[in-house]
Amino acid sequence: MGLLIDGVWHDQGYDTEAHGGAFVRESPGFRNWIRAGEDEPFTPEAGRYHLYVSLACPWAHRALILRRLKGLEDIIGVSVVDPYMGEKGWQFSTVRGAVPDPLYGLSYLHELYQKAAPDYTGRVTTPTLWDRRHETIVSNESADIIRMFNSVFDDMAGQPEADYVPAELLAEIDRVNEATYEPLNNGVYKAGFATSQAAYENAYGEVFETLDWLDTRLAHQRYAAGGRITEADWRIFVTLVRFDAVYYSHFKCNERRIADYTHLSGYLRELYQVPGVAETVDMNHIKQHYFRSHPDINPSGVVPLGPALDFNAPHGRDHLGLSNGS
Ligand SMILES: N[C@@H](CCC(=O)N[C@@H](CS)C(=O)NCC(=O)O)C(=O)O
Repeated sequence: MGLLIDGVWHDQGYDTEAHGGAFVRESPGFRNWIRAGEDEPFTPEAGRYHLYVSLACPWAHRALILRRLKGLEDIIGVSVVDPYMGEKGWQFSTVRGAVPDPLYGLSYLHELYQKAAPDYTGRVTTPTLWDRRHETIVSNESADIIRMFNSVFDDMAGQPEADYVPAELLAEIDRVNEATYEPLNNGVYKAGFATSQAAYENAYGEVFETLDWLDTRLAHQRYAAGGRITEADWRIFVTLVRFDAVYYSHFKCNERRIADYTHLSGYLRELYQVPGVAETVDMNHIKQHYFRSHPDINPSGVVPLGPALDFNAPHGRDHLGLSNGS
């Protein structure tokens, strides 16, 4: 694990000591937007953009799901890094499920950042969306990437009618995103990477408050923002699907498993069973990454075999019904 400082790689972990033992996520370095228009630097074009992901990474997983559900596979290429993140950060390899870099044959993802900005300072993260035309990074912020994927390629997408940010639900989606990003999506990391008891307990409390809130909400409402699947669900899904296998043990979020929640567990299964989604979930990459890449947390690097999970079991949520347009 490390980062680039003035374009030079430094093997350096997260500086939790600067924040009283708490993990603080850094802002992404690239936040451009793809838009149609003559003067726009990044316009929607088939084959122009390439997505670098880790199948282990929940943030990258969001982008893979939106790419799949919008039918963008032929329009946006994908490379998949090795699940192990070592001293030089994310690396390319030919292990099962990995897809090497087709553009430059790179060994490490940080080399791509050096190409985009030779003096870049910051972390090297997935997902990273690359522009082949200008040979630079469009964005390394998954929240922006999935908003773009939802609509900017609609003229050429295989599923342009699928809309995960419908205008009438936008405010509610943003509200749910806000209520889940920091305490849940990021909260599990804050619990796992905490180096003080207080920081851990604080993050742990927020994780389970948020899961309890969601479980109550999902007792009467089919999806997070209403009666149809939206972006808010996919952002929650990527955390839930990793929870029992990784966050419960590795990140010490062990008050309850998702399997112990009546409504959340069915909700997780229903989302998993949406056509195309199961193919984006690679439990082997997920476990290999977390249990081997954080020697501070799991020094032996031994990867647990369990738990046995069956996301294909009946979800039991049909009685809640759907709203139009889902
Ligand atoms: N804000 C970013 C966060 C991405 C992120 O932190 N990805 C992790 C993998 S799950 C990563 O690449 N970490 C490498 C590092 O921090 O050095 C996003 O949502 O796109």
